[in-house]
Amino acid sequence: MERLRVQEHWSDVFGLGGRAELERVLPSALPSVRWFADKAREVRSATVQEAVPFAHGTTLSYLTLIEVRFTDGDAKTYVLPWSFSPDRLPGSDQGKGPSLVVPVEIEDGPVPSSGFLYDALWDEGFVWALLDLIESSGRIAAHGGWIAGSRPDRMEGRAERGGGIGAASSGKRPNCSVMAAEQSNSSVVVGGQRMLKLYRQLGEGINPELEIGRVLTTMRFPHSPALLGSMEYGRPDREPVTLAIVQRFVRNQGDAWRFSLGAAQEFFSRVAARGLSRCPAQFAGPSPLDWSDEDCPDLVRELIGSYLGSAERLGARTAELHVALAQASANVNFAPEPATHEYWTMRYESQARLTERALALLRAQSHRLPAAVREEAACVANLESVILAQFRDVMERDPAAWRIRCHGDYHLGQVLCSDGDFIIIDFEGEPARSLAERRTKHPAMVDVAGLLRSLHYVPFACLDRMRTLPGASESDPPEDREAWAECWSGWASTRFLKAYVSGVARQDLWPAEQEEAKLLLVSHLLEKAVYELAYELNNRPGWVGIPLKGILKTLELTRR
Ligand SMILES: Nc1ncnc2c1ncn2[C@@H]1O[C@H](COP(=O)(O)OP(=O)(O)O)[C@@H](O)[C@H]1O
Ligand SMILES: O=P(O)(O)O[C@H]1O[C@H](CO)[C@@H](O[C@H]2O[C@H](CO)[C@@H](O)[C@H](O)[C@H]2O)[C@H](O)[C@H]1O
Repeated sequence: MERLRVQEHWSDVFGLGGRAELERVLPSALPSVRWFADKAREVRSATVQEAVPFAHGTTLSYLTLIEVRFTDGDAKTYVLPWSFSPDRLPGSDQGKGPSLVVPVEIEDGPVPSSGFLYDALWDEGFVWALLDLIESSGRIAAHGGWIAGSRPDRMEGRAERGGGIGAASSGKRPNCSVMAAEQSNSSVVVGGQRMLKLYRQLGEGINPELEIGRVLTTMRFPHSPALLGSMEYGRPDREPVTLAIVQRFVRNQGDAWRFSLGAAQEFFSRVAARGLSRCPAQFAGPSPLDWSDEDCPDLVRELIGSYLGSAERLGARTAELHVALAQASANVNFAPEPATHEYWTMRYESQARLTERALALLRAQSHRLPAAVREEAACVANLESVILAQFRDVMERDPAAWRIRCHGDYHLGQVLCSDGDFIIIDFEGEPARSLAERRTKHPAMVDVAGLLRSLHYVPFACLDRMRTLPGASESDPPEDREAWAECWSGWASTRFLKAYVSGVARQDLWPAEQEEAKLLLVSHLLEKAVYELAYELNNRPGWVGIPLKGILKTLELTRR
């Protein structure tokens, strides 16, 4: 890691005269951190747009907004908070610690010395400074605007139990711990009660997670974490930009993705323990549109076990979420709107762009794919016109549907298992899309398709894990494993969908006509699977087979 050289004091790099030094080292430092979402692009420059001091104790931290430019495409703004330590980094004694650390050499200070600038989320003093700003609805002046905290629960919604966000008045402050599972953003758990989430990439305007969190908290929706506060960057005559939120920490036993993988593994173990190798045709999962599970063979019920009930509960919770979002109709950004021909045309254009990009990527990478998926890859690569025809069909038929605010990035990893129930988190939408796109209203089927695709991923990801786990012999997957995988996912999907459709029945969120439901579901499932194809090609080529199968299986539904 390159060293920063400063003349007198480490904070010189945040002054207008000293920023060039920080801007020099950032292009090589950024690609190594988890939340930096542009690792595949070449960074041309990183410019400090804002460096806002946060005083705490006898020291300062700085919240910087960095505009990153690339050799191609649009620039992005990232959020980087900094603290300084002359010696030890927080967390280093437990083998943890900040992933962004820049060594600093202080050349002409009273005594030449050195130290480190590091990600200030690891500095409890800084975290409390943020929480105090939010708690007090305070404001700090910045170069081009201001940073302001606010607490929605003061104005509306549920009153908080057990003190404020920062509990500043109570004297003793609980511990802060940075979440190990850093993803697109970074979160700190405060005293096991609250969670501060700092967004790493800034867009123009409010983050949907804050917008949806406010609405669900006001209506006391019980299956998502309560929003406790937020911090925004304001500029004259511009929409405030969300920097961070505070939400209630949900005590949980892991996410529904892990839980479902465990259930699928048990299913495969039961199949193996009974010596079942071939999966009889009548065990194959039904079409996701035949949501009567009366035909589910008893043996399949036994093999899948209690997960069928879990899928049903998840369907019911998803329906409750959509009903709540549709009911927030007094808010113009949430009021349901009918899908017009213009809407379907806009959707088609976006689906066509997505498909062209994903299939071009597939063709370009086909020689590098695992041998086992090459045949399916070649088949899908030739299906562009068939896929586009499916999307075009929806545009031309112009089906009636209500558009509402949705989760937008709904999959099993966005659901926490909490004491036998499910809590839905991360309402940010797909991070790769613009904030305006993520705030667009869609038919609720967008989220349903996301979850159904996730239920299809589970048994295949499980098989992949069982193949690669050391000592896998005990739970060796059965011969006919792909058919068993489809059996698990088909019946779990049926249970999920049945509960979902009955949960939204009175809200008009699901098409009454079976043919229309089928047309829309196929198109939504297909779009999600095409998105996943591009995602896997870019991130996990070993899993490309799962969305490839998803695309082929979905197209097959159109022939039934
Ligand atoms: N309110 C919460 N309570 C408990 N854990 C949470 C909460 N929100 C998120 N998490 C945990 O943090 C992880 C990352 O959160 P998420 O909101 O998905 O972040 P990102 O936007 O970075 O993807 C989740 O997978 C979950 O384990
Ligand atoms: O990081 P995000 O939660 O925003 O979502 C991205 O990564 C997900 C993987 O972590 C990816 O989801 C895909 O894989 C999941 C299993 O790992 C599976 O449950 C989902 O159904 C599947 O889409 C998601 O697509 C991507 O946007």
